[in-house]
Amino acid sequence: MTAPFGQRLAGAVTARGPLCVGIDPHRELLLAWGAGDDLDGLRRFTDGVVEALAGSVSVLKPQMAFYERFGARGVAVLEEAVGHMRSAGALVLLDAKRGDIGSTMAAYADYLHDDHPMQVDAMTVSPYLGPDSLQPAVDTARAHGGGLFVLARTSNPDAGTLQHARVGDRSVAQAVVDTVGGWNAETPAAGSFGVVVGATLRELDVDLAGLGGPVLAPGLGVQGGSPADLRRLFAEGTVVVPTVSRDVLTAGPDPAALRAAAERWAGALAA
Ligand SMILES: O=c1ccn([C@@H]2O[C@H](COP(=O)(O)O)[C@@H](O)[C@H]2O)c(=O)[nH]1
Repeated sequence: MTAPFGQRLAGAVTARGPLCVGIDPHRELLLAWGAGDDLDGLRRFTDGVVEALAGSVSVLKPQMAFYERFGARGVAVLEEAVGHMRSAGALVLLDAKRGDIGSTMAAYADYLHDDHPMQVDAMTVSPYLGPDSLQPAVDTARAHGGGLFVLARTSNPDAGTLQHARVGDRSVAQAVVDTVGGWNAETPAAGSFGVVVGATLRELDVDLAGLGGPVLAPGLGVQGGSPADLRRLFAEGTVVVPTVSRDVLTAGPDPAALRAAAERWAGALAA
């Protein structure tokens, strides 16, 4: 039986540090790597990142959109790479931001199932259809030791347009955080259910005290967020998983340069 994601994440962070590196094969990056904006380039890029980083960072976060660009064969490239990431000891967080009515959500959540050909450790999900719509994913995560990161306060500049809207006496974002906190109620020390909160926020406008799970913090580097922003935004004791994609990936394709870029971020985050 696989240990719950929250425990596995805590172990990985202790052993390897909190940094998550995103695998985002943007067209521009494929070309900059001399890899070509095609299936072969996608494979070379992905394998290059995995070879350089899967043995040292705690979490790798492939961005599904860049694989789906190439159709089923692009997804097959990712499927093969996910196996390599996991056997090298990295946790895999699939960034696909899925969300649908519960019966369909159950099928998306199969990414966390032991029998899935591309089983991952955790995935990002969208709460826009309401908390009940995500319940099947919570159930699958619990049954298979998986984790979920729910979009709460995203890093894009206009995110507040919807996330600041009021539902009763709370913002939508706070309602999301509170819902996720409820899922962690039985395992508050290392919950398997987290939220996404951008490192780009001017101020932390959600209360994370009752979350009991990890915070995935994108928006570092190219989007403007910095390690200092993380320290400013998140109280001591919050389990923050900072994630960086382009700012590390531009260092490739040289594996040593990729590792050095990840180590620079890890060092800056630890400072
Ligand atoms: O609020 C969010 C949620 C997800 N993302 C994703 O993270 C990476 C960020 O890439 P960078 O190159 O480090 O900017 C990307 O895959 C986004 O889709 C986010 O940025 N903000």
